[in-house]
Amino acid sequence: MEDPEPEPKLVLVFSGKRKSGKDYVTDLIHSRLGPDVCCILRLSGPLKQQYAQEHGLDLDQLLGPGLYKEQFRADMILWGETRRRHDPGFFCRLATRGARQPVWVVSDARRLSDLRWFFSEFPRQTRSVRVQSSETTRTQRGWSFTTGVDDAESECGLDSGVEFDWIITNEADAPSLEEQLQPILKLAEEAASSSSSSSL
Ligand SMILES: Nc1ncnc2c1ncn2[C@@H]1O[C@H](COP(=O)(O)OP(=O)(O)OP(=O)(O)O)[C@@H](O)[C@H]1O
Ligand SMILES: C[C@@](O)(CCOP(=O)(O)O)CC(=O)O
Repeated sequence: MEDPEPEPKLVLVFSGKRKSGKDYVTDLIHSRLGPDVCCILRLSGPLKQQYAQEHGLDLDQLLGPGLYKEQFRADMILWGETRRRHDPGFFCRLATRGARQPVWVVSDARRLSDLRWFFSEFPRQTRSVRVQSSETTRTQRGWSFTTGVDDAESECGLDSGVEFDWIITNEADAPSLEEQLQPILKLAEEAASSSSSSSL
């Protein structure tokens, strides 16, 4: 029989609006902690994989930061919501399958059901982090308001009702990301080096 999968010691669940810099910030954490300690899990990963396959699309471009994915975003949201309606944890389970590092960084929570799934599966280990940027900065990074996307649950589902453990302001005139991420990196290093998986 296969060994049961080890539980993570820390699960950092990130959310933020389009072009707030979720990938940028989580990539920075990953590069600081290294691939043995930390993995990045994208809830949109299995969604995009399946969607690309069914629609004959370029998965690498769907996963990247460019404009390509934006032409499919509204339809991908609806497509994913059909699956979530039957099983809200569907993409969370797929995205976490096989993850073995002690620190999991989930880069793209969007809905209360995503957060609830992690808090219910890993109540002691889960922490929530919001990445925020002004609309001006997001626009400079390529964002423009799209009806049906920016006013829908995918973008607004965590606007209220959550007390985030940390809020990271990803702006040129904010304290550096290095500085803002210090407490998170410290907790991650402690969690990774602790011998017990049962407490942080
Ligand atoms: N602090 C930063 N310094 C320089 N470039 C940044 C910074 N934050 C984000 N960017 C750039 O802005 C763009 C959007 O960032 P990113 O892809 O991380 O956002 P996101 O929140 O993951 O967006 P989306 O959900 O729309 O894909 C990327 O090209 C990224 O490299
Ligand atoms: C379809 C969707 O997963 C796209 C996410 O794309 P991205 O994380 O912004 O690259 C958004 C959603 O699930 O609501």
